[in-house]
Amino acid sequence: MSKPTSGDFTKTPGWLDWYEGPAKPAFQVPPGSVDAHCHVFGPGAQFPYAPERKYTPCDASKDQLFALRDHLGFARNVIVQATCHGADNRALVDALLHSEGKARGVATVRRSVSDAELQALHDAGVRGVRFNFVKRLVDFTPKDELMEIAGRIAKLGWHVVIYFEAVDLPELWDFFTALPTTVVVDHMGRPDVTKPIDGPEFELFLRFMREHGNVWSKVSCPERLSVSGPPALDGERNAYRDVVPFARRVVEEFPDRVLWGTDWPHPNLKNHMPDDGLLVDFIPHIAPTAELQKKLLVDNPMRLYWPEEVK
Ligand SMILES: O=C(O)c1cc(C(=O)O)oc(=O)c1
Repeated sequence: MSKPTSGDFTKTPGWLDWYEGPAKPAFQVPPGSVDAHCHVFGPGAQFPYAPERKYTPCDASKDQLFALRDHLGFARNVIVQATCHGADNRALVDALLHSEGKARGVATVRRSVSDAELQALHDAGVRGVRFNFVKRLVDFTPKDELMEIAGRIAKLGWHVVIYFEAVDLPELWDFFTALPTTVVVDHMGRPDVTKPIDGPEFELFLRFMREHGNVWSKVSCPERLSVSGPPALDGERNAYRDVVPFARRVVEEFPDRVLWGTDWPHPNLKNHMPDDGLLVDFIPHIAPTAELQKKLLVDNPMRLYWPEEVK
């Protein structure tokens, strides 16, 4: 893979580029596995970053993503629109169209999107929209606008992906539980893993899933959530131990509503960039049986993103 650039853009100071030359995972993912959370960035020279973005990344192209997919042993990707592209989904659509059917997408749209534009996104392989509530990443969008979008995309059979911090769940609860579609939570709702797993904050998240059968969770991003480490670097195959009990609890309690993704190219990490090969070795720690692994990596993402292939 070639060295990351950013076109004519200047990367955010302190930006960490994705890891070059990842290890071969020791854990072999089951055939047909889906990396259900990853992004493309630009390249900026071809697909400029959005004026309203909160960070400027290094480029991370579709070809680099597809090379990583093959290297890690995955069969497919779900590419999630990154906030640095705002509601300009061109880089995402370009990646989907060049994936030979091996990628589906989650877009970001505004209220002004036309039905024809939604249909074009659908034809390219988009199956969801992302609503982001993380304040360092996006400006506030009124909830009535989001609910209107949710109502429109529900008719296409799409779902809503939500990204928020654990402390904000109480305030967002009524909105989330009123959404008319399947709802997929990014990165387990970002629990504070220094708090007890059976404390009120994580319990609220579990209750959110328990009481609402339409809510799914990505058990991804231990590299963001971990405080103790050790990082997935230098051959470490037992990384981010403080995140394991949280993710494993979600996988074991809701085995049919969990997804896993690399989160490549890992935007906004501050203290290290994981080796994606070693990150894959996190999976058997949170999904310890072959049955749980197949649901997490194959059955669940296929049901959500390629339902026409699941009978
Ligand atoms: O925590 C983050 O910084 C982050 C950012 C984005 C994005 O900018 O889209 O996506 C993610 O999944 C995570």
